[in-house]
Amino acid sequence: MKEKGRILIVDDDNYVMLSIRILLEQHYEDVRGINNPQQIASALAENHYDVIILDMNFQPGVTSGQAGLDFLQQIKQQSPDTAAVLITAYGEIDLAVEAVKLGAFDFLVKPWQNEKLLSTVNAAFQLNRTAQKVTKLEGKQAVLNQMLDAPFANIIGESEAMKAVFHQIEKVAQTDANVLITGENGTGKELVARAIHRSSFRSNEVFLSVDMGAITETLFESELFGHKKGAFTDAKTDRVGKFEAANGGTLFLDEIGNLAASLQAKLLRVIQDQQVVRVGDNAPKTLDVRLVCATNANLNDLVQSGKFRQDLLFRINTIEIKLPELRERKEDIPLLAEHFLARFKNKYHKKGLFVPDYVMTKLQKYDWPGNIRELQHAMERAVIMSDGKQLHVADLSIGETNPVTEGPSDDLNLESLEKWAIASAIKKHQGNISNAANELGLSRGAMYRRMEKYEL
Ligand SMILES: Nc1ncnc2c1ncn2[C@@H]1O[C@H](COP(=O)(O)OP(=O)(O)OP(=O)(O)O)[C@@H](O)[C@H]1O
Repeated sequence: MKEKGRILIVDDDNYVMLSIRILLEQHYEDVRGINNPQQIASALAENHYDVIILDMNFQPGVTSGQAGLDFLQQIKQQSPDTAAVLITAYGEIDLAVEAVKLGAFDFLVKPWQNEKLLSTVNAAFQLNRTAQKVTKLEGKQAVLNQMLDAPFANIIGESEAMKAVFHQIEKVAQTDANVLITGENGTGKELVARAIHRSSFRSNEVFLSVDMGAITETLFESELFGHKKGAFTDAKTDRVGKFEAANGGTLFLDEIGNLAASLQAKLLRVIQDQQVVRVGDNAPKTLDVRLVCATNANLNDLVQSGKFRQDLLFRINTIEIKLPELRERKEDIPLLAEHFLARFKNKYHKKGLFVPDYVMTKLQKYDWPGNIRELQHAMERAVIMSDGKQLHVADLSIGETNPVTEGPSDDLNLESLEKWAIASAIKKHQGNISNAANELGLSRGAMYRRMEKYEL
C-alpha cells in the first residue's frame, strides 16, 4: 500500500527528475516534480510537502552547491516542517555537513542507488510525520495547560486553609523536592499533585499517575520498572515501566500507604539510586523523575506499627502538604457548590437552576465525610434529579440532612407528621419527587413548597 505522503522533486535535469519520480510513485500517493527551483516558493505556497528532494546545482557548469544551500534555506523558512533531502553529483562532504547544519534531513550522491534513495526518503517521511504529530500534541497540550494554568484555576477554595495550600504549591513547584500530599479521601490530593506539576519547570513533560493500592504484588515491578521480552511467561514484548515513561516529568504515586513491605524496599532502592532496571534485564537506566506521593493514611502511625519503612517515608516526604477536610473549611462550600452547579447545569442542560439559601445552609451544615468528591457527586445527582428550577435537599441525597425515617415520633404535632410523611415518601421513591408527590396526593408544586418549608 502506498504511503499517504506528498513529495516534491526539484531538479533541472528532467531525466533525473523523472526517474526519481517513477521510483517514488510506486511508494507514495502524490509525487510531483519541477525543474525550475524558482517555482519552489509557489509550490510550497499551494501545497504542504512532507519531503522535498532538492538538487544542489542548477546553473550549467556551476558546481559549488551554493544554489542548493540557498534554496534549502528558503524551504526551511517557508515550510519548516518539510524534510529536505539534497542530491548532488559532486558528493563533497563539506557541503553535506553544511546542508545538514542548515536543516537538511540528509544528503545523497549521484548516481544514487534506488534502495538508498528510497530508504532515505522513507526515513525523512517518517520523521516528518512524527514531528508533525508532536507539534500537534504540543499545541493541544499548550491549550490545555492554558485552560488549567490560571493559578490553580480548577482548585476551588478561598479559605485560609486553602490559601496556605496554594502558597505551599507555589513554593514546592519551583523545586525538585519529593512531595507527600496527605488528606482524607476526596480532599483533592491528585488535583494538587497535578497543580504542582503544571507550575513546575517540568510542565511540558509527562505527568503519570499510579494507584499503588490497585497494583498487585506480582505486577508491581513490571508496572513500575518495566520488563524485557521473555522475562516471565507473559512477557511477550519489552515493556516500559511507569518510572521510565515519566522520565523528565512527574510521577504521582497515589495511596502510597497501601504498599506491601517487600515492595517498599524495591521502591526505596529506585528512589535512592534514581535508576531502574527492567525485570529480566541487568542494565540500569538513570532517571530524572520528580516524585509526588499521596496517602490518606497517617504514615507516621504506620511507621510506628512497623507497616511502613521509616527510610522510605524520609525519602518521599521532603515536603509534606496536608489538605484540609472539607468540614474544616465550610466557608468554601458555597463556592464549591456553585462551581459544581455551573458545571452540571451545563452538562445536563438545566440553565435556570439555582441553589436556594436554605439548601446552601444545609450543604454547609453537613459534615461531608467523603469531602469534595462527595459534594461533587451530591451536586451532580441533585442537578439530574431537579425539576430545572431550584435544587432541593432531598435531591442531594446526603445522609444526615434527611434524618427522618425511623417512623413518626410520639408527638402527634401535625407538622412533624407531615414532615415525616414527605421525607418517607421521598425515600420510598428514591428521590423521585413526582412519584412521591403522587403517592401523597400532592401536586409537584405543593410538594416542593413543603420540601422547602421542612428543608428537605
Ligand atoms: N478544591 C477543589 N476544587 C474543585 N474540585 C475539587 C477540589 N478538590 C477536589 N476536587 C474534585 O474532587 C474529586 C476528588 O479529588 P481528588 O481525586 O484529587 O482527591 P483525592 O484526595 O486524590 O482522593 P482519593 O484519596 O480518594 O484518591 C475530583 O473530581 C476533583 O476534581
